[in-house]
Amino acid sequence: MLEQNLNDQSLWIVDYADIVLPEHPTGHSTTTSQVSSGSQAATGSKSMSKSVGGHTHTSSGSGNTDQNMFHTISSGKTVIGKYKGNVVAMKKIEKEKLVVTRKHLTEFKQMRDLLHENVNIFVGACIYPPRIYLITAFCSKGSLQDLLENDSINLDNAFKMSIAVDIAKGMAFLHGTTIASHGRLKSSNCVVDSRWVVKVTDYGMGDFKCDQDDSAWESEHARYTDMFWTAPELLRCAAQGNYGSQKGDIYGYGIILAEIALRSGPYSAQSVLDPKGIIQAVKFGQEPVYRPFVPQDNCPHEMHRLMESCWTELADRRPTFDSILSWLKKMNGGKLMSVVDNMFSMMEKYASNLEELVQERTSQLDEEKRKTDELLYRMIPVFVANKLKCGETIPPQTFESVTVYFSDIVGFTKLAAASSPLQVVDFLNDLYTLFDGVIEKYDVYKVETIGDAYMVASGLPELNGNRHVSEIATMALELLSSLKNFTIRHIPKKQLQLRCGFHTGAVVAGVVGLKMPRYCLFGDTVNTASRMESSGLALRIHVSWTSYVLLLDMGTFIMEKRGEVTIKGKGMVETYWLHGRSDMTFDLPDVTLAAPLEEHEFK
Ligand SMILES: Nc1nc2c(ncn2[C@@H]2O[C@H](COP(=O)(O)OP(=O)(O)OP(=O)(O)O)[C@@H](O)[C@H]2O)c(=O)[nH]1
Ligand SMILES: [Mg+2]
Repeated sequence: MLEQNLNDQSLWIVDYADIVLPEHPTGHSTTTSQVSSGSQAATGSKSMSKSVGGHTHTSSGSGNTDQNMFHTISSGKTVIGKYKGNVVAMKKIEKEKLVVTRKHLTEFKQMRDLLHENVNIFVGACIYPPRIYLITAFCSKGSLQDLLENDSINLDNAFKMSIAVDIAKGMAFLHGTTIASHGRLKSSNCVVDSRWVVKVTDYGMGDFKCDQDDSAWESEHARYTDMFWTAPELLRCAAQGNYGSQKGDIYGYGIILAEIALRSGPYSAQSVLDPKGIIQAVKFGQEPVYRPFVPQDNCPHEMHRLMESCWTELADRRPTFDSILSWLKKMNGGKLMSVVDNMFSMMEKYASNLEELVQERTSQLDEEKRKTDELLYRMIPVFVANKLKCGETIPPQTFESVTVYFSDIVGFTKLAAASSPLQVVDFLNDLYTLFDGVIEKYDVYKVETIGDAYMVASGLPELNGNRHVSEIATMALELLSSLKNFTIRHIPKKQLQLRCGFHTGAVVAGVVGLKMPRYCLFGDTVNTASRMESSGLALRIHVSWTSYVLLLDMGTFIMEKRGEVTIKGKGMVETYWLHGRSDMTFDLPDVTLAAPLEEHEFK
């Protein structure tokens, strides 16, 4: 069975002719059989333009489309192609001839069997010289090295922690497989997919990769720079070759942690030595050992300790990836968050913050709306206000029977002349505040105040049968009674001389004006009601005959005939004084305190 599996090359062999390379810079889309597009890889020169150790590097790995992908990998021995509809990274193996051995077959099988979120998928291999390629899934955001050097990407501590977690998870998995160690763990061999998941790549296939043409290195500088992640014991022992060791991987991981903290090559801050000098210093291994310098400010103290423990000189003292994961978990408040988890939690936080914000803003808006509505409803009736808000017009409406009340202050003109404007405003404000408090208890609608005149109606805008007259009558009694507790601030000893009158009849109500619309009442009833007030006496309630008849029916109101009074435009009419109610619980002001007739102005 195993034998059959090993020999089933269809599982991993890739025909180079089946790979489509993205648009060539000259504009031709080509298959590999005719291209020079793989030529960079074919020549196999390892570019020195990478920034390992603080030097520039030209590959950029974000936001790739098929069109520009070819240009995104301009370093190393990797090119991009499309295989069976998927974008793949094709790593050139520098060999002139290749004999596929049983060991290679075993390696291919190992590679195909691996499945972990943080381990890049192995797709297969092209094995016919000179086109020998190892093919892996393409991760669109480039290598970790690309990511760290891209200044336009903001990496906060949580993000950095997630990168460290992703790599450690992938490596812990690899160490538990038959592949056992990576051998070339470095930031260019950690790639970032479109969902920001970091995956280790270029692992395994140690035998297949070995004995490559070493002349491919563009320069000595590049060759030594590539060794920054190699543990000192491996530098000293060339025989470890492409397999590396688990403790060697931990060393490489420590160097990656330094890169993450620095966001640049591991030795970028140590410019005294060139890459060759750095490798020699690391290889030397004497105390104090030569390692990347990471300023304390660049990362949390615990992370510092972790990287130092990873690159400890004595390999046996280095932690395992499992213990690194527990370490990271502790540092992260008991959670192992991957970049994706982190982003989700950030998005969730953001979303719930947004929800809270929206809720807060909505309730602020509701509150403001409530306040403006309240203000509006004080100025015009609710139903009128609502119609006006909807842009509807309000046709005038006839009310067959309503009671209209007027009051004013006898001697107001004199009083106002003897007071400062501010005192008058204070006085009227106090008075109307008192009145507004009283009328709230009744089914009445305050129409308006004009100077010292106060106008109230009942039976509109909502009909209330015949109740309007008793509502107004009782309200008038209570308004009069409220004067007993009222003092004019600047003349406290003076009795306020309120004169009230009301009349019942038909009115037309309508909204007038566009700029400051007002709900107004029109008709003879309004005039008569006003005359009832202006022909009345201070501290008394003057009632028309129509209102009197209705009140009489109710039986509780105490009234007295005043006699015949001349009302302008009406001639002689019979009117009444309202003195109280049989069930009245409040006292009225003493009428002997009323202003003498000569102080009255009659209209
Ligand atoms: N976007 C993207 N870029 C990749 C991928 N794999 C490799 N690369 C890029 O190709 C560059 C060169 O990769 P390689 O040819 O493997 O060279 P290397 O990683 O420096 O060295 P070795 O793997 O040790 O040979 C990397 O630095 C990345 O920028 C991938 O899956 N996606
Ligand atoms: Mg690589």
